[in-house]
Amino acid sequence: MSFTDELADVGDPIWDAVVDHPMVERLGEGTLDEAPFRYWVRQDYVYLVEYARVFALGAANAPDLERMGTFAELLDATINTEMDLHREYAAEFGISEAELEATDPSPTTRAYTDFLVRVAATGTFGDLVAALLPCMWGFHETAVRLDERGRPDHEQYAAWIEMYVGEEFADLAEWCKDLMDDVAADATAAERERYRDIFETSARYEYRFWDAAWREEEWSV
Ligand SMILES: Cc1ncc(CN)c(N)n1
Repeated sequence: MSFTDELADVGDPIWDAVVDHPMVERLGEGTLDEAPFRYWVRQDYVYLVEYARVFALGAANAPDLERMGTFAELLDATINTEMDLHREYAAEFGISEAELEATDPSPTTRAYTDFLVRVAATGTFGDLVAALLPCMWGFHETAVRLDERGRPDHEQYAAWIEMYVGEEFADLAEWCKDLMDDVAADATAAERERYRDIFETSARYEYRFWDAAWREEEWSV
């Protein structure tokens, strides 16, 4: 049994909860109000900036040139391709680039991205991979599960599923799982336990990120 097979026991119930959350369930059915989705699009833009920072830290901490190069490519792809696509996608919901840039992180976005960046900046390379894995694996799993229920009539929601179920994101999820397995193969039992905890925290934040959008969460004061 690989280490990521063990992590699947932690992740699976969380991905199940994600697809059963009303925000995601309605996205999959095409019945989701656009207001919480617009909120999600804006918060995800903020998230992607910090996510890119994790790739930069991954390149800085990578133990060999090959992995350093892959993290550098992911940084480039996120900043120069995924964020362009995100801006185009946001425009379809009437959200301008200026509005994306002016978005303040919600409490959950702040907490999740601070967690990711803290682990990436102060932890080991294995800690960083464990923190990143739910972002790649969880999104792909969510899209796969929604796709199994059938594509919605809503054009943009169907495009969301199509993007994350597609080959590029499937390959990214596999790459990150292989990387986790490689790192875990040389780790002590205590390190693997720590990777499991970090993975679980990130996966829980993935759920909270959808829930915050559903509630259009704001700071209380
Ligand atoms: C919150 C979140 N998690 C993961 C992904 C996939 N890159 C994303 N765009 N947003």
